Amino acid sequence: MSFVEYSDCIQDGDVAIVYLGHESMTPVKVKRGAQTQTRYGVIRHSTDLIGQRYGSKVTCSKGGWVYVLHPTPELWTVNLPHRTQILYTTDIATITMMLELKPGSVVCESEPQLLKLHIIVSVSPVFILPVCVCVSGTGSGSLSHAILRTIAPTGHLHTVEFHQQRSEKVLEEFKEHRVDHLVTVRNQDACKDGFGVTGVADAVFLDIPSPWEAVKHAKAAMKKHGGRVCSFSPCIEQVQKTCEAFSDQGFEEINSIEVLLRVHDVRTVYLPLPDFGPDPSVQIQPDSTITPPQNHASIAVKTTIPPRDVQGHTGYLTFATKPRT
Ligand SMILES: C[S@@+](CC[C@H](N)C(=O)[O-])C[C@H]1O[C@@H](n2cnc3c(N)ncnc32)[C@H](O)[C@@H]1O
Repeated sequence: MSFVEYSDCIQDGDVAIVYLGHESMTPVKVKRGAQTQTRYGVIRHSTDLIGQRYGSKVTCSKGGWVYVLHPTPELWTVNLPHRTQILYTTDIATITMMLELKPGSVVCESEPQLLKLHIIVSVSPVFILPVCVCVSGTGSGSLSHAILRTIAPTGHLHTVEFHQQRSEKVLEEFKEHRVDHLVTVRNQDACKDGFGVTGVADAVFLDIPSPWEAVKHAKAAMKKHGGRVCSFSPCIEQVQKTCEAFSDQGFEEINSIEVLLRVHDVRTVYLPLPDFGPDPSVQIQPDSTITPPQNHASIAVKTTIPPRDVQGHTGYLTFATKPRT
């Protein structure tokens, strides 16, 4: 098992996701001889997990069952131990695309006004290039796992976290998830000391309280031929300062967007059938017994209703391009 490669069967040392229900999952470190307690009873790792196929239904000691899933960055995001606020998949998907991290050619266009998102995507045949990404701060590693899966097998992630225990814990997790060969974790202040690399990054991502202080270091870390940068901030005042810093440092195509998820409700609605009157092509005999049209006939139609208000502000994503120098 690795977060960047799929394996068929569960092995000793893997991290598996035990799925108990839609709202209930838990990551489990598989260890020969170990047991995991669930509300459906005990799972014995040696007999119930090791050697079973990922996706199998496993019966627990009380007779209830669970599914055992292969880990993915998306499942990790909803199951990881929180040490900080984290980024979720809606923002992560947009960041991955807008930073052009996917192997192959991805062309993105977004409108320059805040809060509007219009993206045109075209994908050319896939080829794999070495990609180098810098991130600060690492936090709980939610975004990092998605980046690692995207840039594997030839890319590299340089991630900076100034909180020592957080940087140690995330490195431990990268090792357990067998992605540590793709990532360098640095315990330093990105605003004072930068990313520890110069002229190597294709993309830089900032998720820190004062990103504007790290913009000059982001520029220094990026390749001479340019690249993409993104900063995540919950408050609009942070966005304004960051945009100014990008502009001062010569970045172009500066755009801020907010990505909101709208879950549509499926409803059955009844639409009235229009009454166009009698059909003029049909000759009605005076003594005919044709039934007159129903005035209030209607048909049932399935439709979706968007929510009136969309809650769930996470933050603004500000993207910019470093031009070739
Ligand atoms: C909100 S969390 C990042 C969450 C991360 N994007 C994720 O998805 O899990 C912000 C992290 O940045 C770190 N941080 C704040 N300022 C920093 C700085 N100047 N240099 C490095 N790390 C910093 C904090 O310690 C914290 O762990």
